[in-house]
Amino acid sequence: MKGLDFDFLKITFIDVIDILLVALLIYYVYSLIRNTLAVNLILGMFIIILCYFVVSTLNMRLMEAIINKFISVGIISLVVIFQPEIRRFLLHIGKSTYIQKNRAWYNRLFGRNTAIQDNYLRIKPIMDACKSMKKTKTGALLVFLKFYDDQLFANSCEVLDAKISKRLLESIFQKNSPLHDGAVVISENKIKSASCILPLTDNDKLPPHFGLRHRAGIGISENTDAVAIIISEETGEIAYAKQGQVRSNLTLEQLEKLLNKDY
Ligand SMILES: Nc1ncnc2c1ncn2[C@@H]1O[C@H](COP(=O)(O)OP(=O)(O)OP(=O)(O)O)[C@@H](O)[C@H]1O
Repeated sequence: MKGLDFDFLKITFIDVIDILLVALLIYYVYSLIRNTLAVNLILGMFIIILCYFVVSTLNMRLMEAIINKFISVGIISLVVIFQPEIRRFLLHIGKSTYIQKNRAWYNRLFGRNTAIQDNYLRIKPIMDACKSMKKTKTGALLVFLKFYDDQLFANSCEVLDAKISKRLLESIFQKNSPLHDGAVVISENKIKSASCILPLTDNDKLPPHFGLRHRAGIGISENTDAVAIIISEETGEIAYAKQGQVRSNLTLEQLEKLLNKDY
């Protein structure tokens, strides 16, 4: 009996390194775009490419020509559409020395338990502040961004770059605080800025009791990867906006779960 011939499959040491590097790159890109709108864009692209293969296999020449044209223009539009992601990707490579310094990468790869513990500690002051502001019916709007873009908030915010703490969050949203109007932006484990003016949603299907605070929280989640916590001044209810969708009247446990997932 003839043995299996693996002659065609010659894998060298360099091939193994090559495959590992590609796997690392895919993982890195995935972790950058996970839970972001870019995932939907990539899914859309994938569907178009799938359609292209179907129509070209079935020899549907007109459809094939249309999709072909669309794809060739699409390559240029991809650079425009993914400009923030490409920018982030390059920024992250540049920040690698910082990443090495705080050893977060090590925890990510080898210390799942430590990472869960870290996340709990990260979220705790935010949860404590929300609990207290819910109780005292202090109106608040907190926006969470994976990657902070200075340009996005340059003109409409008070830059803080401060450590997240329950008392700081509470004092910002105190009625008498000069910073209480507008949103607080939290990113990269810091309170980046306060008193931010956000774009309002023009969704006309929202409940009538949603005023400007809710509309601003939903608005920022529509066009960016941000998620927002909105605490109502009237009722103390907590709402959570993500990708233009809002969940209202959340319990603290539900909020903690959502934050754990998205922040
Ligand atoms: N574009 C905006 N960006 C950020 N915050 C905003 C914006 N517009 C209004 N706000 C905030 O919303 C507050 C007014 O909230 P409003 O009473 O209209 O909201 P609401 O959604 O009804 O919430 P609440 O239940 O607290 O009344 C303002 O004091 C300001 O802090």
